[in-house]
Amino acid sequence: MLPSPPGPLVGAAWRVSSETAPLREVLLCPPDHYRWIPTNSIVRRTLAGENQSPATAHLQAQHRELVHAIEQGGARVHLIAPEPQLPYMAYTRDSVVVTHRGPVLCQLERPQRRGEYAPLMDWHETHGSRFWRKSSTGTLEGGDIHIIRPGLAAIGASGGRTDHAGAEQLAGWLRAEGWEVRVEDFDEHFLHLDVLFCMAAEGLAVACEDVLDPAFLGWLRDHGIRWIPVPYRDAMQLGCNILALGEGRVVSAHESTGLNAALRAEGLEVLDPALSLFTAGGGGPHCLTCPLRRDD
Ligand SMILES: NC(=O)NCCC[C@H](N)C(=O)O
Repeated sequence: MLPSPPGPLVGAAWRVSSETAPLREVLLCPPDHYRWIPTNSIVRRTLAGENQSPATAHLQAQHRELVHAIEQGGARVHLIAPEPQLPYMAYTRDSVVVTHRGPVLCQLERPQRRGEYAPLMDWHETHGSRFWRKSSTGTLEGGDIHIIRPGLAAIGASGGRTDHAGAEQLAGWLRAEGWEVRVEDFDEHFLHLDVLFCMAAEGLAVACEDVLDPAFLGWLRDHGIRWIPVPYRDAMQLGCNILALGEGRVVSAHESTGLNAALRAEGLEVLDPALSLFTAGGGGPHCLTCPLRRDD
């Protein structure tokens, strides 16, 4: 079935029909109150080695590099004001995901992050955008949601962050629009599906073959998507966690040297800000960004 045509626009025209279409506007949050707290296996490993969170000035410098890379890639960056009680607000991917019909409010699982819904709702209201849907059962986090292309999506359901109830609710809303949606189980050790898989460009993904179910890889192949393999060790340093800008550009962490070389070998322009302080907390360029508007 073909996806249904776009509905009437309400408020700000935040629309994303594909993770690889040219990115025009994106929401980030400065890391002024960021610190490492033990919410996932990656940051727990970091904290086991270093018990001090990085200095705010260092975090801000890396975050500014990310903002510059995205602007250099042609997108407009909006910044939401960080709140002191929400250290992980910088990972704007997780609390809201923008679809072809507009923003969907997610339902974060970790108590330390649940409050993020409030500033995000206020921000969208201030910018005249109405939520298309609000997650209201189970849990749903944006890092598990992949709008692969118009009419095709994958939602990770590890049970740790996004659970089956939350994933199936969003899947149902998209399926009612004529979309094909795959709900993909994986182990919660890996936090979000975007730690293991991200789109780089139309028809090209990056994927941790060591971990992903062969059935998922087969499903990608059947839908005409090939991938650059990323080894387990690199994936756990957020080596798969990239942001496609469209028009042959991609943002990938400077530290992901092997992947960046492979992306360049594919003919992509790689913008590579240093992001080690954020990847040590469990999130890279994909997690630190919430695309608001991409071209159709
Ligand atoms: N989409 C993502 O993978 N987001 C990263 C979130 C990391 C954050 N430290 C968390 O545990 O929620």
